[in-house]
Amino acid sequence: MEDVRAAERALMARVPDGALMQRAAAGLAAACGQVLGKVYGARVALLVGSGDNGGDALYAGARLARRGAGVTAVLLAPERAHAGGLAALRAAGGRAVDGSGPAEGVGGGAGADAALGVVARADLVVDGVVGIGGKGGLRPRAAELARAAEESRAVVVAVDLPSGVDADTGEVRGAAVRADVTVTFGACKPGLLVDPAREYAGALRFVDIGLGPELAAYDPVVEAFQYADVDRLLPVPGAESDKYRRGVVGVVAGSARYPGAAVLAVAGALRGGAGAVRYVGPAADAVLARFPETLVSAGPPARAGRVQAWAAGPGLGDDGDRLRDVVAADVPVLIDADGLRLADAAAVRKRVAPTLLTPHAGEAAALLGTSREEVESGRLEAVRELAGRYAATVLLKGSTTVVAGPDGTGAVRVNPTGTPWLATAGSGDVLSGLAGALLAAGLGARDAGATGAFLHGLAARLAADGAPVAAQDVADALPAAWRDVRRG
Ligand SMILES: NC(=O)C1=CN([C@@H]2O[C@H](COP(=O)(O)OP(=O)(O)OC[C@H]3O[C@@H](n4cnc5c(N)ncnc54)[C@H](O)[C@@H]3O)[C@@H](O)[C@H]2O)[C@@H](O)CC1
Ligand SMILES: [K+]
Repeated sequence: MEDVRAAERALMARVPDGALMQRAAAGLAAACGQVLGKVYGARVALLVGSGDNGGDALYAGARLARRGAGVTAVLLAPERAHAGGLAALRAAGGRAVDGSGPAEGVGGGAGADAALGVVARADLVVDGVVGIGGKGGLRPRAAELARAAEESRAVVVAVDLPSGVDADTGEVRGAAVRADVTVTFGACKPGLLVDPAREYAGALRFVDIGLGPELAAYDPVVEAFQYADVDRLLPVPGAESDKYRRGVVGVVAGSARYPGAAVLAVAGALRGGAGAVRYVGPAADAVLARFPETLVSAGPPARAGRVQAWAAGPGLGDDGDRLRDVVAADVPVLIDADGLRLADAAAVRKRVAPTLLTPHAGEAAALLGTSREEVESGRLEAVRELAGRYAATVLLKGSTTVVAGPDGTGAVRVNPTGTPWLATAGSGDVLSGLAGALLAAGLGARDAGATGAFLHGLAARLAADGAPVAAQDVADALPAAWRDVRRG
């Protein structure tokens, strides 16, 4: 968050005192009004911490009070609450209660604890406990109030970010507010795009407080592809193209035991925009039965004929020889699934042509020597760490798929199209073939990974449409996903 803070400092030096907070509060109040539908008569509880995040909540509360809402601020640290914001709230007819703990000398329970009662009766709870100045999870009292908000029937709107989540990494190490809506100011915080924090943030609303020009001086830490970004990268054949110029992708996947992985990887590759797909391995009969357009060969990859990229690993079993051939090739290579276990890290690091590794959290954990939970709770850190170790581009699959480039510089790409329906056997094999074909068509490894993940997620959404999908359905929906992107 250092870049956002620095941009804020630069902008604050140029605008009148308090102007940014007023912009933030105006946007926040407008979002709260939309969530409520009817502001007049609504009961609003503000959870107010000791920093400017609480100040935003108080000024927004004042605006809502002026529109006829009954607004009560629950002050977690009454003596350190934002003075100007508190005065504005009171002047607008709002009130404040000491929320630092249950009232002295009275027994527990919501009835005796005025602050818990305010939250329990609210239609809207505004979380202004901490923003980008927060460190670690919520402290016990804030956690108690956050739980009360979650259990109440109130809509929860987080100010800037849900208090307790890490704005830089998306980690949630302790208790945190679960918001229905997060109203974020100036710049979308990287953590809000990445699970687990993304789950806590609910729907994201962005309020422009004029940071754009100041932020332009900084490289983003995280970026999310939009339709237009993908559209620009899709390999579309020109009049001069033939199948070789469009690129040939070689698929090294499947075994006698797992022929299905080969079929699914080829299914993805055929829809990835390459001119031809060459399959190398023992599942050629199964592949040809489903896709007669595939070029097959039974020998080692090194003697299979020219390809512009390899996609290797799904269902490979313990066939280390075929994988070694691929790692030694001088064209871009994608390594997935069994291939990740078989690949020699030193050999991968030595490669000159681009390498794209596509582990899921379990595979990434095995490569990093840590637990799956650790990877899932800190995806950005895990993907950067793996990319550094292998000097390769890494696409970490999961509830939020992220792609990091080999040198640790450049933004991590976060895929916005994922869907839980993709958590189905074989869907990763389809992605391997698809991203491999994009490499063969000439995309760089980071672009091939991000474009592949985008199309794959979109295809799953289109295929699922609210019902379970099989991996083959995802492959079949890829052309529809392409058309969707090309139409914008
Ligand atoms: N700086 C700016 O230009 C603007 C900042 N704005 C708001 O200001 C926020 C940042 O404000 P601050 O820097 O004052 O910091 P915060 O309000 O995010 O929180 C810092 C305060 O919380 C305490 N704290 C830290 N971790 C805690 C924890 N786990 N539990 C309880 N208390 C904890 C600290 O002691 C400190 O007093 C932004 O997120 C945004 O909401 C907006 O008003 C827009 C303009
Ligand atoms: K907050």
